[in-house]
Amino acid sequence: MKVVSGEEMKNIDKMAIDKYKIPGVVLMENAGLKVVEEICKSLEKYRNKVITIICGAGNNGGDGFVVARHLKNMGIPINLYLLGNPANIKGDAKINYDIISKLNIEIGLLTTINILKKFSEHVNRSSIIIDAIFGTGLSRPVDGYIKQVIDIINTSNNEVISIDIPSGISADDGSVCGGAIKASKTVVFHLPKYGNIYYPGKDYCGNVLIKDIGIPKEVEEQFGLKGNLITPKYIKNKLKKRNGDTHKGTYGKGYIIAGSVGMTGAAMLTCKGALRSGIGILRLAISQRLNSILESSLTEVITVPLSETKTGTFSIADIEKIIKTMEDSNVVGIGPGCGKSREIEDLIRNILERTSIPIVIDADGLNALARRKEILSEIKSPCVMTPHMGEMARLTDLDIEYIKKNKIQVISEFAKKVNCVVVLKDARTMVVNPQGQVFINTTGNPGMASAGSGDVLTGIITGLIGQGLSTFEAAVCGVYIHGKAGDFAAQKLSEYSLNASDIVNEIGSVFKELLL
Ligand SMILES: NC(=O)C1=CN([C@@H]2O[C@H](COP(=O)(O)OP(=O)(O)OC[C@H]3O[C@@H](n4cnc5c(N)ncnc54)[C@H](O)[C@@H]3O)[C@@H](O)[C@H]2O)[C@@H](O)CC1
Ligand SMILES: [K+]
Repeated sequence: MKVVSGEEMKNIDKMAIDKYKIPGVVLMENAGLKVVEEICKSLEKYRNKVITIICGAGNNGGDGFVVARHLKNMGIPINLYLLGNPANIKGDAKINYDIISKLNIEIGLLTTINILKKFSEHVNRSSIIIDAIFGTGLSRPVDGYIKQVIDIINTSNNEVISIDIPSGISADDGSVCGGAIKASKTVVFHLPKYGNIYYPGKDYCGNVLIKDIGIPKEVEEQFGLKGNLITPKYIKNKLKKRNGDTHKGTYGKGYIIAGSVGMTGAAMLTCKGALRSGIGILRLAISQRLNSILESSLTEVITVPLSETKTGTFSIADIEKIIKTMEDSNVVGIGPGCGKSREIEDLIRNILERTSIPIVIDADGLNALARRKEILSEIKSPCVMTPHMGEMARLTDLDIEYIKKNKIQVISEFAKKVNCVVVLKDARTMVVNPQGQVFINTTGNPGMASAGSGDVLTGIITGLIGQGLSTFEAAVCGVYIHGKAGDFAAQKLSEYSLNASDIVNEIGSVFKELLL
């Protein structure tokens, strides 16, 4: 499913109206009716049926007028408020405002401070509040009087249904612009907006319900929209049921370079992530001192013990052994827990110069690239990089705040420049390919923000590439599976108690569900 910015949605609406000749007022009517449907579902549980609707002067407010008219027709008692100047209401919203004005409905003008007391009483005496103040047209931070209105709604403890997006949330990045409505549910039209998906916007939306309002699918297809939500359907399409007539070689040979003294767990978790994702054969290059630990704990892995530096990190001295033992692999995963040293940088440079095997680079692998940026242009392999915000900042020399504000642009430019698939790990992890396609993941939870979680993801993506998925497909499937496994683990243990090993333990349940 596509995800759009406010501007993209406006263009889709405009094309549906101008080129496909669907009158805007029809779309608005459909939008209002979809909200009424949701109100009716909620209203069943209240004895007091009074509903308060607050409309802005734009088209979001227009949707609110449609809702008011239908509720009135249904005999449901309403309070209707306009937060804005009636003289500013135009187009389809004006048509609906004019209809409302002819009906026996009182419209409270929320333009003077005196009315706030009455408004507050109405809000507190209502069952449900309908937020039709601002939608995708929010153009500046809310302040002063409007903020007071939002605060009254938020402190009322009522059920709040937002139309399209909670008023005050940016449709483009989910940020709170001065203040925002905290909704119980949000009825979203046609496609989710980034603000319905990204945090903190998502937390303000409550339950997100995406509703068709009659815009033909082919309209959006004409815009080359870059944003996609990762859906189970996409993942199911990529994961094939296994044929009976196969052997371990069918499912790939992976090669992991991870861990160092003090970071044994990183190697372990990466390997377990790959094994649970179905890789046929897995080798682990590991420093000599750690070999016996890993041999005893990773029963299924073939270890390649290597010489090490004084501090127990990989040494460049054994580069030929690495290249030789790596040769027949069809995927390499490098970086988790490798430590920061000049030798790691040299090791990565050598590997990237001399191999064209698909490679997943994470953690200290990325830190090495950030310190030696000239290596970035030498990557010959199909490659996935899995930075978190801090690593992304180091790789691009941009500050984290700037990246957060311009996520899609920054990652897309970087992915194109280095010709790699980039997985930006965040509360909403995003996968971008050099062609600029963006896939946003919605599985996962805050319990996964703990040490080792990223190592498991590197393992999963490595495991999937080993089994024949492209780097992009493996990254998209990998982030979904990883998040879903985290969600299953959190259901069992709580977000507080979730550890990276618990994610590993739930990978199997995710595959079971996907392959049903
Ligand atoms: N034909 C269409 O375009 C359709 C639009 N729809 C609705 O229309 C919405 C978008 O409508 P609009 O583009 O008119 O925009 P909005 O209704 O979201 O808001 C625009 C109005 O709010 C004012 N405004 C923006 N930020 C403000 C702030 N911080 N403080 C005070 N005033 C502020 C603007 O000056 C303008 O008057 C969608 O979210 C959706 O709910 C739906 O009815 C479906 C059809
Ligand atoms: K709204």
